[in-house]
Amino acid sequence: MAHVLSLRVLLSAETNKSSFSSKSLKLDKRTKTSISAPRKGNLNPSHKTQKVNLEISPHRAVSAVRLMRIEMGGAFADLLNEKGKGSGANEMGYVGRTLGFRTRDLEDRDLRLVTDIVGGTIRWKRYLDHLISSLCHDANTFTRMEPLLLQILRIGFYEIIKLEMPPYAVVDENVRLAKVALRHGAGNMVNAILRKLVLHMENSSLPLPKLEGDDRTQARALATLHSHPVWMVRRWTKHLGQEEAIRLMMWNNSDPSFSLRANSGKGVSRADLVTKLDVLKVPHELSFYLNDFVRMKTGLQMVIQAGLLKEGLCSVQDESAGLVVSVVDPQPGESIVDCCAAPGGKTLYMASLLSGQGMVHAVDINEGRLRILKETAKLHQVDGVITTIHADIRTFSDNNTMKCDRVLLDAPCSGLGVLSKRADLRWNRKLEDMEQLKNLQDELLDAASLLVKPGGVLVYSTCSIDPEENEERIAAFLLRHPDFCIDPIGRYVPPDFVTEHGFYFSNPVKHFLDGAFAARLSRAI
Ligand SMILES: C[S@@+](CC[C@H](N)C(=O)[O-])C[C@H]1O[C@@H](n2cnc3c(N)ncnc32)[C@H](O)[C@@H]1O
Repeated sequence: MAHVLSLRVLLSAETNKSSFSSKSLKLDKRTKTSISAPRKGNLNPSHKTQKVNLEISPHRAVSAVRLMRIEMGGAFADLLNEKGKGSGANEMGYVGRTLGFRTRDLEDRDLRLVTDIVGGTIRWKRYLDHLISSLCHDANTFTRMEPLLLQILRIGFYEIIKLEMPPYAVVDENVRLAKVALRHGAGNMVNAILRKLVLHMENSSLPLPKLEGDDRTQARALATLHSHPVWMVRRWTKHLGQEEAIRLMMWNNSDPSFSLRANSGKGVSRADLVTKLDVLKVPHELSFYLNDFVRMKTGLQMVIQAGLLKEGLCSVQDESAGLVVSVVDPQPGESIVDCCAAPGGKTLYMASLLSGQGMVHAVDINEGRLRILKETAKLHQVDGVITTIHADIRTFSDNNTMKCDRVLLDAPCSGLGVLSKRADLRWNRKLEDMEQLKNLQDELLDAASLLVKPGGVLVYSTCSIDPEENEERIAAFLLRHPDFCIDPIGRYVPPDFVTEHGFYFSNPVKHFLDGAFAARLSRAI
């Protein structure tokens, strides 16, 4: 189970630096329904028998229930599935409990569709809801729509507009799902609204906002057209300009690609990994930037099912995160503190570069995630050079005289650089979070700096593209700590990633990687 967990957390945490707060999925009124105990009156009583309904397409039933779970319960918007626990097989149980019937089991193709539909429907939620509400009979119909009905409509709209599935088949299938899972009238409503959509599609007359008017109006239009929160659009338009902001949103809405890191700590070379991928017929290409990394657009399910992660042969790690480790540049024999280490993506990579000599002290406030790090370190055979410390780095550094060669602070952040992988993050993140995060980042930087020995190096990194969490934090830190100065990172990463101030920045739009930032600071001797 450890590998499943670690994989989930690796993806979500490596990509989601949101762990500064508990998952605060704010529910609107429409979502306050239990999904495991469906409401009486909502469902046809005959469904309580949990029969297998062969007429309902499994991927739609599972997608609808998974979307309900994510929106109501804050479940992960998993980009991955694995057969077994927490996966498709298990999800049929949720379908049974929520809808009152099961469908036939999911095949691999269904599972891929579920991943696609769930991820896409979440990403495109604002856009889809705009269209659904525009095509409803009146405004109240949309605002009062029951949660499951709304999910079924979102799925239908997504399938027709974005997946370009044959429209009338989509209408029929979703109508059937609404009738069986809810009631006859719900099916009629799905039928009417989806048919209106098909007509608009045929006449190229989708009721979408035009990009015109003042800045605010344009931001709202862009937010709908590219399905992002308005505050993000306004922020990016201000920082990047409208054209670049649009490109960024298009990237966030595209299918994410993944990278694998061959686990050299266990003696697995990239060539070994490539051989395995060739056998599995998983299309891949070598990373341009990192020797141990391989990039892939599809086929992650096959890698998982073949057990490559479970056996510790490789890890899922974005190259943008790998390049942060290049900025740290760990050398055999050194002592390193990883201040916010769990679930361990960077710790494990740094440990694998120590060739068995030196130590990475992995500190994290979250005990569960730290446990995952420890288990993965064993699996990857780098546990000999990792010690885990369960602590708040702020109290740890206050009460400890430890001084190390290198200190990495991979800070909790907004995760605005990884929205392509974390489909739901854009809807969970609020503008107010930014202020809170900046204060936390300043405190953590102050704490981390206490652990750097004279002449040592402090690396601050985030998976955010927001200057307030990146350059501005460093500028403020340097004012508070004149004994530190910027060590330009040109020697450690390809020139393309070096900013004018000597920082590392991976720009999704330019590099086709997750967004990430790192500053390397040296402490005076
Ligand atoms: C961005 S994630 C780290 C990802 C990790 N570096 C990796 O590469 O897998 C941020 C981590 O900071 C931890 N964290 C947040 N506040 C902390 C604190 N005050 N002290 C130590 N760890 C903290 C969270 O528990 C979370 O695991």
